[in-house]
Amino acid sequence: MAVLEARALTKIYGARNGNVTYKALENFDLRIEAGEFVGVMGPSGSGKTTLLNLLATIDAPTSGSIEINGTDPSRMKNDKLALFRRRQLGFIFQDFNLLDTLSIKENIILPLVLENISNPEIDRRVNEIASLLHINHILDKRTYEVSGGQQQRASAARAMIHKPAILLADEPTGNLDSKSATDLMDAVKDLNEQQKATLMMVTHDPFAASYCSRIVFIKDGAFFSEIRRGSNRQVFFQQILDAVSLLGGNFDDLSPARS
Ligand SMILES: Nc1ncnc2c1ncn2[C@@H]1O[C@H](COP(=O)(O)OP(=O)(O)OP(=O)(O)O)[C@@H](O)[C@H]1O
Repeated sequence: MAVLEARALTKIYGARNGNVTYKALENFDLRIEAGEFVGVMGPSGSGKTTLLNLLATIDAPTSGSIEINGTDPSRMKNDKLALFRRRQLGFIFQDFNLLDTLSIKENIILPLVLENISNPEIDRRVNEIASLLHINHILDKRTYEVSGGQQQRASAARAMIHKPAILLADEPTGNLDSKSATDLMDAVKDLNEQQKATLMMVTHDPFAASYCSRIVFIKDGAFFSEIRRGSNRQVFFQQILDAVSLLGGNFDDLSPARS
């Protein structure tokens, strides 16, 4: 079953109010099945953020359509769209985006508090996800008392606790050292395999990408190629490096030493 289906997505910036227009995405198709972990890679300026913003319903396509769990969010009015985004989507950002006035637990449960879920059920879910992500011992701490890696695992917990249709991650390892990046990707892999989370991750990092089940490469706003992972992550890592060098362009943060 497709959780996300984007058809012929095109995004032209500046089309409405300026003479100068820029086609950041052209006729881009993407289908993500339930339980998949899809990576999106491409050189700087290739349209990855544009694609993510469209799928996240933060921006609207110039043409083309998106369906998430069978619903087209572009047809929704603002209030319904905000609710749709809150319930159906989970987000992990490069810079964690946790609120530093709240504890780690309070951050994680935010999506549930907004939904009026009972306290025992909230506790059950937070304990379940915190043990999966190995952050039980820091639940009462503030964000500034824990490491960047722990903060990012907390933001993964917050992104998943309401069981969204799809979790969208934007460069989640971008601000992490290699040990924390490994811990995060192991945790995300557990979310994918044990909680059957469906994920899409934009990344420049071939190491992080090697955890995906499939990688879609994008160039100049268009689909370029796709590779699928076999059973061996190390082999997939090498295939990713080969695909990246074939793609050309400017890739930040290539880190072949980590595999
Ligand atoms: N709001 C905007 N108005 C005009 N052009 C834009 C806008 N946002 C992005 N662009 C252009 O669209 C193209 C794609 O940008 P996008 O940010 O999607 O690329 P990216 O692949 O995410 O790049 P990076 O890896 O550097 O973040 C770029 O040429 C960019 O300059």
